[in-house]
Amino acid sequence: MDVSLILKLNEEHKKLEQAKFTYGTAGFRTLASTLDPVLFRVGLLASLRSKKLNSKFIGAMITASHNAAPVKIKSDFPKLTFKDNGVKLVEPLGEMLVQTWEPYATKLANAETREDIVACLTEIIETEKIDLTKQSNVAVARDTRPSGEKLVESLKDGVISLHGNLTNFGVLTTPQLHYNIRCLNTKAAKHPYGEVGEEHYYKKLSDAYKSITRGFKKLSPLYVDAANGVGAKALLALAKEIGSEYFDVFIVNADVANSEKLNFECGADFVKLKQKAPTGLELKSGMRCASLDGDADRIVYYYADHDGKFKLLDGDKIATLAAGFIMDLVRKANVTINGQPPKFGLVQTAYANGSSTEYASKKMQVPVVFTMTGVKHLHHAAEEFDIGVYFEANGHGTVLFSENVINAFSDVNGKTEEEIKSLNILKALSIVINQAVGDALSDMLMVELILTLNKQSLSDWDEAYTDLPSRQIKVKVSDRHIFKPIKADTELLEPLGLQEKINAEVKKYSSARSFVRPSGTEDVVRVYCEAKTQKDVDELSVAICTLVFDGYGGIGERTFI
Ligand SMILES: CC(=O)N[C@H]1[C@@H](OP(=O)(O)O)O[C@H](CO)[C@@H](O)[C@@H]1O
Ligand SMILES: [Mg+2]
Repeated sequence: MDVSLILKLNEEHKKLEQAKFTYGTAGFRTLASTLDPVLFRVGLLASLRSKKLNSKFIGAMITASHNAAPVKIKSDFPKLTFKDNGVKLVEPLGEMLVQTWEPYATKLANAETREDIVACLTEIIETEKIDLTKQSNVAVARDTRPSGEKLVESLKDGVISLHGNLTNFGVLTTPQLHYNIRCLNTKAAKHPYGEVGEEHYYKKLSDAYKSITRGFKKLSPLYVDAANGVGAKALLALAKEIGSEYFDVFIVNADVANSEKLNFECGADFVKLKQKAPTGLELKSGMRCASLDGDADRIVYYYADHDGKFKLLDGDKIATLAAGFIMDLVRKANVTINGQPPKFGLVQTAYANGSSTEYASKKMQVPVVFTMTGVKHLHHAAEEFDIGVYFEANGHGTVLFSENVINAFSDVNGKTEEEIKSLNILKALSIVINQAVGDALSDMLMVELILTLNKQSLSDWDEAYTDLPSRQIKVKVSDRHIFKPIKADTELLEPLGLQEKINAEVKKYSSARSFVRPSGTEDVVRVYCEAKTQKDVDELSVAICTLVFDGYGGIGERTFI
């Protein structure tokens, strides 16, 4: 280890004494102005991770996803989200950083002195038995936040300190970086994932989409709210590649140059939480609409019914649509692995609407697994299946296909013409659907493909089941770390006694459910409630928020709904 080089470059990225950082649900996420030393250290860690994995490419994505810029505007929304940039690391096949390395990330980011940094690096090298003579390869991308450009430089110094190589992909969506990383690391594999680069990503998705929708009636235009983020640019390029004979799209909220507009009163998170159309999109009956988040890894659909009422098709609806369609094709094509039907499963979190779980498990007879919040948890659980569908209610998710099942899709031996047709659709789906990570653009094409083949409108799709009324509310408290969730986030172990109080409130309503957990990405506690009627949900939500606010250090306004 070239300690003198590390110490020299560290001088340019000094940490403020009081700053504390945690590698949470989605990596480090905090005020951009405090992130410079964190990025330097993440560069060091990414280099070590690459060396540990025989020089495989490790990705670093600089983004704060759905979080807005920290500007003071009338609404409460941006004031609650002062975490305006962040970074997360990507493993060689596009997964999130392996969990055993998260404590290293936190420890390194918090090291106070230069001696602490060296001691921490030495500890990681020794514990992980890292051969420092190995080359390290790190690739970085960022979303459209202006602070990102400088943070790339901080990361670069970290990588250089361990004599590593840094590839800078510039501005990309988060899933495009994951895609590139998977491509880079599978170049020499039996089944390379694809060619590195934005244009190849668009072409791969577009070719697969067109191969299946060719000859079908084109759907009416899709209005996409791009949250004034990187998704605007990417969707424009994707739509151009697909061509208007196949896909009509109108992109709104595409003002990437004004960073204070990013995710402000628009985007997938806003639409999901507020259950209304974003600013900048005048929703009328008959329109098909969708919203992306700031780094384009989430998507939700919506429309207005005949009475003009806002109707949301969230991640749960996307998951059940995909699961139903794929299961049907697997049956029609008679797909087997060693004589058995492929193992099929749906992965959800506690935020999934109870109706979706019931529909999937009872009506569709799909095994449903629950994990903690955060895609990394869902992704790993989905890998246990041959076909694992995973979605968070907020619209973040994908469908994973095992190597065995992908091989089975290509096995046309003894298959009828009808069966081969279904196999071809499955094959194309496995290409359209990003296997590295949940991807708003790829998920959008999956949905569009299914609706095209099924000849379904958004309201037809919505008919499968009716969501139970629900609310998700952010409560600001002085210290959210006192809330310790257990049982896949459905209960609280601490503060002692709070869970009993929540249970007592929930008991007052029929078919009700509520849970409280600290956010891993924002400085808030999230309260979720669900019940049979909107009135019940509203009452229950106020009761639970009041419990949290009054009993456990509530800050700011005491209005919850
Ligand atoms: C309720 C909710 O939507 N939580 C989101 C949010 O995490 P929190 O830990 O709840 O802040 O951001 C994560 C990263 O994008 C996402 O994986 C997760 O689902
Ligand atoms: Mg995101």
